[in-house]
Amino acid sequence: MKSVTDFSRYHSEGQPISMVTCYDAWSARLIAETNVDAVLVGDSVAMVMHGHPSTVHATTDMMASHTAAVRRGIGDRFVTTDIPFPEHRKGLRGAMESVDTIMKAGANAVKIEGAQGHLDVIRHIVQSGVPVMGHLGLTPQSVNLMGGYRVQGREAAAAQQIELDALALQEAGVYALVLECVPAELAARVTESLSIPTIGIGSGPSCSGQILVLQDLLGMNLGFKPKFLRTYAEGSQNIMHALNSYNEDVKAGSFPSLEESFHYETTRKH
Ligand SMILES: Nc1nc(=O)c2c([nH]1)NC[C@@H]1CN(c3ccc(C(=O)N[C@@H](CCC(=O)O)C(=O)O)cc3)CN21
Ligand SMILES: CC(C)C(=O)C(=O)O
Ligand SMILES: [Mg+2]
Repeated sequence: MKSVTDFSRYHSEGQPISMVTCYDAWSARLIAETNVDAVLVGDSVAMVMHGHPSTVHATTDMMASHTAAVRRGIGDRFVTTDIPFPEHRKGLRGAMESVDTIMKAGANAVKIEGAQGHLDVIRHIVQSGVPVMGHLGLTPQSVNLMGGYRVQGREAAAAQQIELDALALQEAGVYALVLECVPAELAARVTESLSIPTIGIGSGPSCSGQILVLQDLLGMNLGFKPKFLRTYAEGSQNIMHALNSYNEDVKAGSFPSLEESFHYETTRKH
């Protein structure tokens, strides 16, 4: 995908949308060679790449730095970047400063968690010419309020609030909506009720698209295996095996070989 209009086009054509997170130029170059539709510079970067205990530790400068790196590697593919906690709760001016920094770093759009209390901010950002993606259900920036990473919307009242928030976000102008860790039946109902596409993570097969954290799907995130995750590679095992092989070769003196060394021009012929 190259533009925000591709989201509505895929959706109207009934074509599922595949997204992954991307934090750096190296993985961006790899993703750009694949058929994955679009990337998210997620604030999960604070946990996955910086080792913080939650996404609350992401900052606008952190998101901008990773967005710029992704842009250098991803070509013209569509990039959405998370607005980090609590920029969208600082009023229009505070929110716009974060949006400004992130868009100038190279994003095509921003994603904002939640709806209640900042629908006006989301509407203002869209009216400013910046596509906004919504995010409901498990909103990790609220981990301290939720008391952990739990499925959201299991009770009738919570499910109804998510359905109402989804409609309010669509009304505010979001181009797509992430549904994170809600029951599959609720995700299906929300998807059915909207004209914009839903992008699911841990929310079942009825969403209009799916997103996973790149390191999770590559099996590179040691010990992280929630129910919703399917791993498509043995990333950690492969990497650790390669590193141990390298270590062995160095200790055995078998790396580097003479062929992997530079020589005087005269000796190269012999
Ligand atoms: N690397 C990474 N991947 C993610 O998907 C991710 C992050 N980090 N950080 C922010 C949030 C946290 N996420 C999580 C973390 C744990 C569960 C989890 O353990 N879920 C339980 C279900 C618990 C319940 O039943 O309520 C599971 O078994 O899947 C879910 C989402 C998703 N997000
Ligand atoms: C998992 C996606 C939806 C996200 O918000 C992130 O990676 O930060
Ligand atoms: Mg996020």
